[in-house]
Amino acid sequence: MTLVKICGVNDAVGFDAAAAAGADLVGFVFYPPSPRAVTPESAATLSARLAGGPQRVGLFVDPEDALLEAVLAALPLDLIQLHGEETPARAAAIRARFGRPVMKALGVAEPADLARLAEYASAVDRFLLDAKPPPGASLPGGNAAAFDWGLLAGQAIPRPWLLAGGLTPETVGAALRRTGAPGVDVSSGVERARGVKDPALIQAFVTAARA
Ligand SMILES: O=C(O)c1ccccc1N[C@@H]1O[C@H](COP(=O)(O)O)[C@@H](O)[C@H]1O
Repeated sequence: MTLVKICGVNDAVGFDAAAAAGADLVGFVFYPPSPRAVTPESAATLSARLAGGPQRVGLFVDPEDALLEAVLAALPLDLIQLHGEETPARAAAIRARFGRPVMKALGVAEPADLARLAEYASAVDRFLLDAKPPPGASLPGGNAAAFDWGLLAGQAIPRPWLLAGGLTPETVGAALRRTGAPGVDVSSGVERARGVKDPALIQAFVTAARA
C-alpha cells in the first residue's frame, strides 16, 4: 500500500485529521522560518493526543545537535527528515548519534541531481525526492512546487523513498502512476491557507493516494 505522509502538522485539527484519515506518517517542522513551524513542546503536546497512529517525523534544515537533542527529549520521533544541505557525512553522523532512521530530502530539477542518490545511499534509510525551491523562495521545501516526474523514469532509487513537491488530491494519483513511487509526502496541497491544514483535503489526499 502507498505510504502517505502529511507534513507540516501544527495544530490539533491537522493532527487529528491526518490520524483519522489513516496517514502513515505525520511531519512536524522544526524550522522557525516556516509558517508550519512547531516548538518541541507544541509537537509533544500534539503527538500525545494519540498513542500509536502515524509515525512521527521531525523535519529539520541543517540542524545543530542541540536542536535534535531538545526535540528528541520532548517527543520520541520515529524518523528524522533532513531537508537542508546536510552532507552524507553529516547525515550519517546524525543517524549514528541519535539512533533514529534518517530520511534525506533531495531537490530534483535535472538528471544530475539523481546522481547524488548514490552518495547518500549508505548514510541514510530513506529518500524524499522534492522539487528544488523556485527562485526567490524563502523555504527549502513546502513551496507547492512540482518537478518533472519524467526525470525518474528508469531510475533505480537505492533506498525506500517518498515523492513530494506540489502534490494535491487531484494530482497524486497521476504522480503515483507516472513514477511508481512507494510513498508520497504533502504539505501545501492539504492546506486551506499557507500553514493551515484542511481536514477535508487531508482525507481527500489520503483517499486519492490509496485509490
Ligand atoms: O513545509 C515546510 O514548511 C518546509 C519547510 C522547510 C523544508 C521543507 C518543508 N516541507 C517539505 O517539503 C515537502 C513538499 O512540500 P509541498 O507539498 O510542495 O508544499 C513537504 O512534503 C515537506 O516534506
